[in-house]
Amino acid sequence: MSDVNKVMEVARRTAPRELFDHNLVREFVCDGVIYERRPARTPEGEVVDGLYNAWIWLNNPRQYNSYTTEMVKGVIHAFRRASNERDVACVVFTAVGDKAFCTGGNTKEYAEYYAGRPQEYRQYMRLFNDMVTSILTCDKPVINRVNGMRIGGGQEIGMACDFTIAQDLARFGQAGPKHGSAPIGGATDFLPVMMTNEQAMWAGVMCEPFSAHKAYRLGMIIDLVPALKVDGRFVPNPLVWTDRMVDEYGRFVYGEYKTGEAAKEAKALLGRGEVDLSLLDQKVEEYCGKLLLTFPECTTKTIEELRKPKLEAWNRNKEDSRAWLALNMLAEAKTGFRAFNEGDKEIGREIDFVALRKALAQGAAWTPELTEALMPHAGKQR
Ligand SMILES: CC(C)(COP(=O)(O)OP(=O)(O)OC[C@H]1O[C@@H](n2cnc3c(N)ncnc32)[C@H](O)[C@@H]1OP(=O)(O)O)[C@@H](O)C(=O)NCCC(=O)NCCSC(=O)C1=CCCCC1=O
Repeated sequence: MSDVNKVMEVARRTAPRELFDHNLVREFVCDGVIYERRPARTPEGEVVDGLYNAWIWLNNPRQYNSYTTEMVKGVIHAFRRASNERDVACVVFTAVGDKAFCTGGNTKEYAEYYAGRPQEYRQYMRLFNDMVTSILTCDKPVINRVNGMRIGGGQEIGMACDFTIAQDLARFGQAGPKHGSAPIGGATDFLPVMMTNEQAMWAGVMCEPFSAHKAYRLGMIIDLVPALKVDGRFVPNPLVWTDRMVDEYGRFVYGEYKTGEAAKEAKALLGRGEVDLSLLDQKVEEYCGKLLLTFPECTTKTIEELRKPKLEAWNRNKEDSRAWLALNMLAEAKTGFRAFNEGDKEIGREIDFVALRKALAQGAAWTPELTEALMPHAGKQR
């Protein structure tokens, strides 16, 4: 072991009298994003005096931790702060509660403010792009602690992180083409880097949610832990197959959702249990502890290099994506996000895709009447 006192004595003698502040703004206050400095720990769990990990929390659980415009600003500031704080070793990006890490952009804002206002959405997309870039260029390793579902833009900011550790009830997936958007806030750049192109194609287009175990099987997350406690014992997510890799025909079943009787039984078990994220926290601390025991600059350089496939794709496309998404607020996004916002479980939250395709096949124009007629509540008494 080194002589810690001697090391600190060198630090005292060589450190400048006053350290410069490299932040653009001293403090940014936003209720929707919490910045927490948690004492760093060794892999054995011992607290390390004077070193921290920055835990950045999305705090909008009522709306599944979707990010509002203010929250996007908050995330950018938080990542810049974590980069600049000299005593911060790792960043943990997570969210409040056990339902959702993040389900993307706030559909209420999208439907009630941005719909029909491409110039406003263009400005929003500058912030969104900066948020993704702030994660991909963070000077510290970033762990995404997936406390619950990671959907749409939530999946995009999650995939921008360097590592993902999930509680195994979490669902992953895109939302775009079902809700009037294209998943070009990072998903089309990152998915093909993190799984095969064929799987990325299906995930990006179809928006079918997939399980944490499937994400683990595909190699897009580094670890997962059980979160369901039944009769005091942790059990793996009962909704998916975890005890075998393939079915009798050799097709993958590990991580696929159960159907029929098996699904019914699984739901009953789920109903008897309670969600406990203590193993998730333990696992995240363990990974932070391992990362602590490395040379900081060598680790940063390694991460910067390994981020390049994601970052290069992102940089190549992000400005075009911004322009396209802004104009799309005049047509499909305006309609799709309004449908989600104005619909509900009973009448549905998606438009009638067949009716739209039939109308477009006849050369219909995107008039306000077309949008109204496509709403799930159109023609229904409210
Ligand atoms: C599939 C869902 C994520 C979860 O479905 P379910 O479990 O059935 O829960 P819900 O009843 O739908 O939701 C619970 C309440 O949370 C509200 N909620 C959920 N997501 C959002 C959101 N993103 N914004 C605002 N509020 C949200 C929901 O309304 C419910 O509250 P209520 O009061 O109504 O009971 C499902 O919720 C879902 O599909 N959510 C929307 C996902 C989505 O479309 N996200 C936006 C994708 S687009 C995006 O993120 C983009 C990023 C940048 C680039 C451009 C872009 O499009």
